[in-house]
Amino acid sequence: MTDTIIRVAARGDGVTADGRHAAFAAPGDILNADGTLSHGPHHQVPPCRHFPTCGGCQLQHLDDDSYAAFVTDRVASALDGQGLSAPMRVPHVSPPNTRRRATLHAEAKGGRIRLGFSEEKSHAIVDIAECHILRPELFALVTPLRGFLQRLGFKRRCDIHLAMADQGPDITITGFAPEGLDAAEAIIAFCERHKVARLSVDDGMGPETRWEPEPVTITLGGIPVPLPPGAFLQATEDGEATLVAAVGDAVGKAGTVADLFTGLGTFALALPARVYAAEGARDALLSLKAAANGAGRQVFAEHRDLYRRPLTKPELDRFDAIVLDPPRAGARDQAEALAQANVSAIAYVSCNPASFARDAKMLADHGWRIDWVQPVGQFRWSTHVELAARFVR
Ligand SMILES: C[S@@+](CC[C@H](N)C(=O)[O-])C[C@H]1O[C@@H](n2cnc3c(N)ncnc32)[C@H](O)[C@@H]1O
Repeated sequence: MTDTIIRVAARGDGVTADGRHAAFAAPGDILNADGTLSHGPHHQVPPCRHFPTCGGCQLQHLDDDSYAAFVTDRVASALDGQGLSAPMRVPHVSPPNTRRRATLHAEAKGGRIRLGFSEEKSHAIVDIAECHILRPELFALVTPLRGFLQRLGFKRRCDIHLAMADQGPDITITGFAPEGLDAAEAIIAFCERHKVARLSVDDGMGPETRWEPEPVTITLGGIPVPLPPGAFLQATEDGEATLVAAVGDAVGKAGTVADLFTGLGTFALALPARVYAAEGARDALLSLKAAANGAGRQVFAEHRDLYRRPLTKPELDRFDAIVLDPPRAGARDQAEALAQANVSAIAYVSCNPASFARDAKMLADHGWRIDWVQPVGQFRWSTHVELAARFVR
């Protein structure tokens, strides 16, 4: 018996019409009776030599059309699981080599430094020799970083967080904090040579910046915002632009907007409105405050834990529209208050279709309707899918 793969499930397996799963299968592939696959028109040759070992990309065997369809299907299936459906916009998928933030893992093994992403469902590190997702400026640091860690006498495991700031690469090393004059000289030499904008180390006491010749910023909504080491950034610039455009479209001409889980103000600074911005990370909030004040923008920023103290209905009712962009867990309590609120539109940005669908159900049960969903694949070739959605009544 043979069977055709009709879709790709949330975890990346191909699935046949009768529910059989096959790893590394694309829609249109044939699953033969002996369990082997015959490739169909949507199977592509994975571009990276580290596929499928490297856990960074699980879906490089899908061509662009079927990967884009997967991104949309992830959101539609999560909604379907809650008995909901919504008009889907054309998905945005970030092109290769556009990822501007990523965490690599490093370990010293057999006198060598291994540096790369983890293997799928494992702590083993893939010592990357190529990468088709990282921005070239960030990938260019990988080989020099191995030599740098060796030079510093690195002997354990650590994480290396890379981000692309306005001034160039921003590196935060967690789990290793080299000391002494030798280390200081090595850091300066490395950063000067590779045009690093900032290097911070964090051995458990918070990030300590060892190199930052000029203050590091990230431009959001046209305004340079001081970038705290390790702060949240949308994963790609084009993904951020897509989400910002969708949020702008969702809130329309709203004069007063609340931006909840605002981070550094990705949406707050892009909206032409008076914005109340709430965020739980104090360093991010202070950065946004300084940037907005400096630019004369009407952003009122509040340090607030929105899980413990979600905005109440009377607070929400003061706004024309609400933007929310919670972490992966979603925003159950905030959605509960929002469900009752008297605002004209809600822009819900999510990095987890499952928690989004759960919160959407709560809103739908109180008369809200999903006007549209914009699926976004910023983590190209991974199963990690994002979205922006507009809710109206
Ligand atoms: C997905 S990020 C979105 C950030 C921002 N909207 C953006 O696009 O850059 C989620 C944000 O929620 C913040 N956060 C996490 N838990 C929180 C809490 N309990 N209360 C308020 N903010 C929280 C994080 O610090 C992070 O900035």
